[in-house]
Amino acid sequence: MFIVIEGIDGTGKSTQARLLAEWFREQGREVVLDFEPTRGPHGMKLRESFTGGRLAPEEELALFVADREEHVAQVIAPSLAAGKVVILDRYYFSNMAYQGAIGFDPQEIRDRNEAFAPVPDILFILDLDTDTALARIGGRGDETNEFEKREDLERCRGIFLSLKDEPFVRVIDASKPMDEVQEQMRAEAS
Ligand SMILES: Nc1ncnc2c1ncn2[C@@H]1O[C@H](COP(=O)(O)OP(=O)(O)OP(=O)(O)O)[C@@H](O)[C@H]1O
Ligand SMILES: Cc1cn([C@H]2C[C@H](O)[C@@H](COP(=O)(O)O)O2)c(=O)[nH]c1=O
Repeated sequence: MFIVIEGIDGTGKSTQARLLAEWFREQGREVVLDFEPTRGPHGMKLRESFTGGRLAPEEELALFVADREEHVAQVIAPSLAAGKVVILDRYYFSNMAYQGAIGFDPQEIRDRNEAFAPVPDILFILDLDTDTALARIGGRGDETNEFEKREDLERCRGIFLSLKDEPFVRVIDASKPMDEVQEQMRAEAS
């Protein structure tokens, strides 16, 4: 089973991904819990740009796609082929949202990624208003970074929600308490 969790920064993706992985493991399933950008060479160059200043848009997009090509080849595809549950904290839908928010065509980004990246069985979109999301980032003790500008996050949220009618998409109200969000996700993944 291939599950992806998406949403703007601060919506609770990492929190819910960990809880969902725990639930599958309690059922005896082998789980690969991972995230994008990865900690590979392309992903690390991107992570440096979060605080060091964003790369040129074309280079940024190319690096996210290159990072994902390696991720699919080295982790995602082999894990799915081995019958494991793969849970991702971000995938190519973040590519559509965040690079779409700075001017690229989200559909073109989707087509470019789906040429090599498998579509998930379930895409959970954790939806939350931007102000609350930014407050949670602050509450976590983090400074906001180059990718967390309010206006960009508003556009990201809109692009995520533009996927709401896809058959594999489940939009989750991330303003609810953590346990209620997780309960809804477990019900959808059952
Ligand atoms: N449902 C919730 N209600 C209130 N606080 C929450 C909820 N879910 C997560 N949080 C808190 O909000 C903060 C952000 O959560 P988390 O790091 O899981 O979000 P994220 O979507 O992974 O963020 P990022 O994309 O920036 O990594 C954390 O302090 C977390 O404890
Ligand atoms: C996969 C992917 C991610 N991003 C952005 C979105 C976030 O601001 C950061 C990742 O931060 P996190 O706290 O580790 O979740 O990267 C992007 O712009 N494009 C993508 O394809």
